[in-house]
Amino acid sequence: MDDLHPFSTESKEFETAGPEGEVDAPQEHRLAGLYRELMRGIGEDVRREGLVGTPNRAAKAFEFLTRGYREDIESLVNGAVFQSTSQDMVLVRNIEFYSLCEHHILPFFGKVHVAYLPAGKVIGLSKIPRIVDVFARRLQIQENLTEQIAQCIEQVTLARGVAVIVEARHMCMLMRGVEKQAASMLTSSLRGKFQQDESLRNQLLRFLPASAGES
Ligand SMILES: Nc1nc2c(ncn2[C@@H]2O[C@H](COP(=O)(O)OP(=O)(O)OP(=O)(O)O)[C@@H](O)[C@H]2O)c(=O)[nH]1
Ligand SMILES: [Zn+2]
Repeated sequence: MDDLHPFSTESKEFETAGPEGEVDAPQEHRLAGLYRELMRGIGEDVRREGLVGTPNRAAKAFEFLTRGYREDIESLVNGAVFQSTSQDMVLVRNIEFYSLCEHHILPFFGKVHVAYLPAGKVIGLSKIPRIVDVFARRLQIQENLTEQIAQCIEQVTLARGVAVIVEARHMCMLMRGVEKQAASMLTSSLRGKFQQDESLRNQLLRFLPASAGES
């Protein structure tokens, strides 16, 4: 049998029986053919048993890892911004994230700490990790991820100040390239009061886990 065309949908594994028992055309993910071509490119036999389902599986995984492109902040926040008289710092620490570096399409992952100073409104707690994921689940660099999270929290809460700290390890530095296993990267984005007020920054530092920078 000839090799399957990269965009072919001929894999038996994805055939499904319809209501009257007829066999539907197999439903492959729109990116599956590209993965098949990639595997051929490294000299793999894309028809061998272990790999038959891989292009579709990998395509679905990649779609999941990049789902941030298809998410919308407004519907994700879903109006969960509540009136509050609280003026003091709110800090959500240790939000784990997984992203893909835009240079190598390899994972980088770690923790995000988000602080803000409410100005009459607080955001639903779960919405902060959701916002982190919208920007993490894309091709990214850590600096832009940090900045985008801070900007979004500021826009949604209209807070007097926002601080976002990201500590992460990059697989492109661990498993290839310079191969530095212990190196991690710390990035920050300080907005409003966090930029202006040193005592507030010091307070934030005291609240952050001692491990900051050692994800
Ligand atoms: N600033 C920043 N750099 C990143 C990030 N992720 C990956 N990089 C870097 O992007 C750079 C790409 O450099 P290139 O020289 O074009 O690519 P390369 O030859 O694969 O580089 P090496 O990783 O040094 O082997 C590397 O220095 C990576 O470490 C990130 O989130 N932020
Ligand atoms: Zn990289």
